[in-house]
Amino acid sequence: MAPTHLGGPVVVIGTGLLGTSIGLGLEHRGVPVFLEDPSPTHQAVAVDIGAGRPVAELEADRGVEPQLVVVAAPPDVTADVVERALARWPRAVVVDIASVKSAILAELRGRSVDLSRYVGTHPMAGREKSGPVAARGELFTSMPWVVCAHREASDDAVRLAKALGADLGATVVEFDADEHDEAVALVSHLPQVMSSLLASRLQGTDLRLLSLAGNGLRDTTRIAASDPDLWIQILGANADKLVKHLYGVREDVERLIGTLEAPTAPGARLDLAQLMSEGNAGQARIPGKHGGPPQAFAWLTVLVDDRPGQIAKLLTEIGEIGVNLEDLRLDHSSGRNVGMVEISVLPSKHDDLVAELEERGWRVLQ
Ligand SMILES: NC(=O)C1=CN([C@@H]2O[C@H](COP(=O)(O)OP(=O)(O)OC[C@H]3O[C@@H](n4cnc5c(N)ncnc54)[C@H](O)[C@@H]3O)[C@@H](O)[C@H]2O)C=CC1
Ligand SMILES: O=C(O)C(=O)Cc1ccc(O)cc1
Repeated sequence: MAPTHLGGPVVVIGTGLLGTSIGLGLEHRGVPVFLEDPSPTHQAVAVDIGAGRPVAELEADRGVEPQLVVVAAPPDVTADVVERALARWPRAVVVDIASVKSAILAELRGRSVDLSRYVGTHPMAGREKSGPVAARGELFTSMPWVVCAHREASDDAVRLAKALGADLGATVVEFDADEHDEAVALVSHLPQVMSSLLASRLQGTDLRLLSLAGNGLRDTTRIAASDPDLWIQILGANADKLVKHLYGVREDVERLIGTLEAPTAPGARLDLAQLMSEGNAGQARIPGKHGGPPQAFAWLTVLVDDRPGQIAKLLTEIGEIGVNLEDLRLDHSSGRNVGMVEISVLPSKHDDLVAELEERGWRVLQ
């Protein structure tokens, strides 16, 4: 079947981080977007940064219905907002993007709504920030976008739901709602609670101890900065699936405590080696950035003078060299006026990039 592209108009209800990012991405592709949010400030900011026009402008055009309505509201109110959108635009397809899927589908099944025009979806991309100011039109590029086709959904509705993800540059994957919730309990909700539990240990600690923090702590606690209002809704709606993983974590933590309470006992070192190698084995199973097989990227570090424009210059030159960046981290060497830009690239590009950068006068550490 030929891929569908959206022609619009598309209405986005909820102009926070995700809704505004969707609006920006679609407008960038030339799809007309109309926005609505109960917060006049969020709506105005989304309009101001170019994510679309107020929905009142669409409604002023009598008889014009959106092709697609995207509900990007918090999970708790998503079913209500979907129900209202289906009634308000009786020919439009309505999708939501909430992080949990079974509870919302079950809520909608309990109401008399036209489920043939509804499809649940979930972009597996976001940030630890919320609100329209944090929005990015390219947020979804190459990230998975789950489409949960259910038995009542029409082919047309499923086609438009997939077109939304594809038009935003995401990789569309199909899961049923229950399978989706099973998956996100492991790959999204467990990481969130582990990160929050870890970061909560840092409260009230001596700042002198924290001054030694390196990337290990930053990597493992980044998402602990996520919005509590959103996450209490997500965790509450998928509690039964998440708690099964936490039983496993509890068992492993109890085992580890037992080992560390007697670290010289026979077998203790073997237990620790096993813990580490089990972690290595799990980590190696995480797919590459584009959903492909696990891929080890090669890292290099470039030292840049702490002056405005240096990082932009470096990135421009890497673009000129023709190497695609897979990941980028910035760090400062404390006490010295030097920044460290850590770059990951495909291993096959590493040596050439190092040579080219050195030739252009950059100081590269490998
Ligand atoms: N934050 C993330 O990284 C991701 C979030 N999601 C899902 O996207 C949805 C939106 O999340 P964010 O954009 O992060 O949150 P956000 O807090 O940035 O934005 C939510 C927006 O919904 C509005 N809103 C509140 N009540 C509403 C209602 N009754 N009707 C319409 N709009 C309402 C708020 O005013 C706000 O502008 C959630 O369902 C979340 O589960 C999905 C993938 C990633
Ligand atoms: O910031 C990150 O790395 C995330 O993974 C964000 C995120 C948050 C909630 C979702 O439902 C999906 C993705």
